Amino acid sequence: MTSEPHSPLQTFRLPAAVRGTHSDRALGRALVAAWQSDGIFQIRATRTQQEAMERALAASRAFCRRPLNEKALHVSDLSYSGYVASGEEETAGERDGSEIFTVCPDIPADDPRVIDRWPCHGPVPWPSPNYARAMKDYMRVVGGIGGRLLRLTALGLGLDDPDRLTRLTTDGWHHMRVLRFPPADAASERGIGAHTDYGLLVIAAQDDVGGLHVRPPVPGEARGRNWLPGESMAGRYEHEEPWTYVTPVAAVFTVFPGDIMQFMTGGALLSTPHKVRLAARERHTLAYFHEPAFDAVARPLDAPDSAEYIHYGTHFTRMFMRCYPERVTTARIEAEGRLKVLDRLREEALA
Ligand SMILES: O=C(O)CCC(=O)C(=O)O
Ligand SMILES: [Fe+2]
Repeated sequence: MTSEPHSPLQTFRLPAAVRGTHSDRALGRALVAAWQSDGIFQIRATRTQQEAMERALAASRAFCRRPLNEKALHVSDLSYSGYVASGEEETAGERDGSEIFTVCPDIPADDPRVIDRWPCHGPVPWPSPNYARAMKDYMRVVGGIGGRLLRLTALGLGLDDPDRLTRLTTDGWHHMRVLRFPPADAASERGIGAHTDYGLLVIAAQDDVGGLHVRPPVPGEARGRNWLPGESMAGRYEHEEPWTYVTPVAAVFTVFPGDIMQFMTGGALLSTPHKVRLAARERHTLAYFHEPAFDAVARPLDAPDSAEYIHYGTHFTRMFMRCYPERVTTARIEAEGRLKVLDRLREEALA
């Protein structure tokens, strides 16, 4: 474990495997403490991880340079994977400037779940084989970080079973947003409005431009339960301090908890609100989300028999329908009554 005094954020090195040793437990406690004070920490990237990150960013830059009409072809009405033009996404009803390619699990059209009309399930409309390879490689590499971080988190929270969290992530619904932010102009500096992300962990990489801000835990501040319809965190505290600027640092990942972590820990770890402001130059980032399985049910760690739960696939589907009210994917879920399929999946998962 290293903590670099000169960096504004705490930075850690991950062991190659997490076995539950004394030093794993100490590292886990340090990670939990960093989230509780700062809402975020950095993980030092290995050479291999750094190379995968560079290849993914290069593939994204090449794709983003293609004409809009070509990029816009890479959309699916089965899955939220694919291209999102600048201005298409909404956070709290306001349009974001980000241009995005979303990569959700790549599920072949003949998979039984696709045939049975599970919402959000389908193939990724990849722009090219090279792009697909770069993103899949990167997600595999970052997924390995996610698995180790979840074991360390379980140890850091003092749980006896280091696999208490990873048990939810077998066949995890890990996904990624590959983002480009245009330079700010006179009309707008809005990259993405304040929000929290939905799952267990957000593992992000950014180029050298900067623009990300996170909200650290604030003693006494009410934080919504983003998974409940009346408590959306979208837009919350957008214009109220404190926000911490995440200075770009080469060869690191920044990591913070998502909604499921807040729910499971009863708020001991808060889902970190964050927002992006546009900079003078265009900016490229990779936001990877380490998630429970689509049909997993999360319950509070200290009350596993509680009546309170989150069915992950329901939360994911609701959040994406909220961000993309006009997308073909949303229209098809509604037109085909696919939310009823989700109701059935949830009942089966709870049974
Ligand atoms: O670009 C970033 O640094 C963060 C992007 C983000 O918050 C998201 O994609 O959910
Ligand atoms: Fe985010």
